[in-house]
Amino acid sequence: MVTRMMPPVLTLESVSIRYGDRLAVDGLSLELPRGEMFGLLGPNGSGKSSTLGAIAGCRIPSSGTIRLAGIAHSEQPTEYARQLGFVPQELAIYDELTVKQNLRFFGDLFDLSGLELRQRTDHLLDRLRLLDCLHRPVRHLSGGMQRRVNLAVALLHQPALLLLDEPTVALDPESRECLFGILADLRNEGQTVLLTTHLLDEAERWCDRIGILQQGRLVAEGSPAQLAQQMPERVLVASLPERPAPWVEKSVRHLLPAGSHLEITGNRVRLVAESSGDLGRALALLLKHGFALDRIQSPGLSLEEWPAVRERPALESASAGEIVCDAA
Ligand SMILES: Nc1ncnc2c1ncn2[C@@H]1O[C@H](COP(=O)(O)OP(=O)(O)OP(=O)(O)O)[C@@H](O)[C@H]1O
Repeated sequence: MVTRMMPPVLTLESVSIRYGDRLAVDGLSLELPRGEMFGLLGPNGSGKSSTLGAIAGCRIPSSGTIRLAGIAHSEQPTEYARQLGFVPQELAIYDELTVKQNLRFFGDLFDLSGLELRQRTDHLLDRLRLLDCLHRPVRHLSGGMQRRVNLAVALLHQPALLLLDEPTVALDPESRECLFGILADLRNEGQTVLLTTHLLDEAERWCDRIGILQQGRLVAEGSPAQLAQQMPERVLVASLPERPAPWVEKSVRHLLPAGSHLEITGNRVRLVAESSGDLGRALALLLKHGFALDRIQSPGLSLEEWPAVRERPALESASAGEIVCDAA
């Protein structure tokens, strides 16, 4: 539920962050409207944490401006902090305290007390599926629950922006699903969410908009559908009902077009080529050599492959499903 007519909750204008000579973030501009879930993606070292640190007010950008609900951190740091709920990568709660004690402690920091604190706590415990563990020390909870307690703490003071740094790292698939389900519910109620991840699949599934950072620069930005349209179809994933004999696999690898590569993990095959034409030729080769492929998909590129595409704008592009099998 994105309300585009309202002023943006978060605005970054030409933000750069330096560590000595190293330019970690290079002229980043971004606007987040109310009720949007935005995923900032990028491989390790691309500048995600530096960006989040600056938005959280922990790091002063070398240049550019950041405004949260119209407020600049440098002008009104306390009011800025009130607009922000931050869930860092490392847990930022007291693991020897119970869930309830943590919520009380952090509620105090935001001058919440009495009936207001109780109502807010009850609401969050219910929404974040934490009612059963109210009196348990945080250290006795599962990783997923601990992450949800940290989320409850960040939401206590009803911030305009919820900021999460790699919220699903080290979580099992069920806990990831649960956490993103909660974030999606919050977003549907108007909460603005900005999170970092290095998992494209995760961002594509849950985020309204995605920004891809490469070496500190925003190289792509848009809805998952818009980003998919910008990606030439050079990758193909399929499953193998049975693995071909090692000698067949080896000889096929030798025959693949230059720049193509084939990964086989368990019964999953992933084929990456330099162009859609090469992808078609490589696919034809696999079929000719008896690879029985099931459920062929063309899922787009992974983050690691994205810069290679950006650097080769002249690459052939093809629409989804356009895979030509005419090679001999
Ligand atoms: N305190 C620091 N001093 C010097 N260089 C730093 C510092 N923090 C980060 N960097 C450098 O800045 C660049 C961006 O780092 P940053 O941690 O923001 O990236 P990231 O995308 O969050 O990476 P990761 O996913 O590994 O956390 C990297 O080259 C990193 O080595």
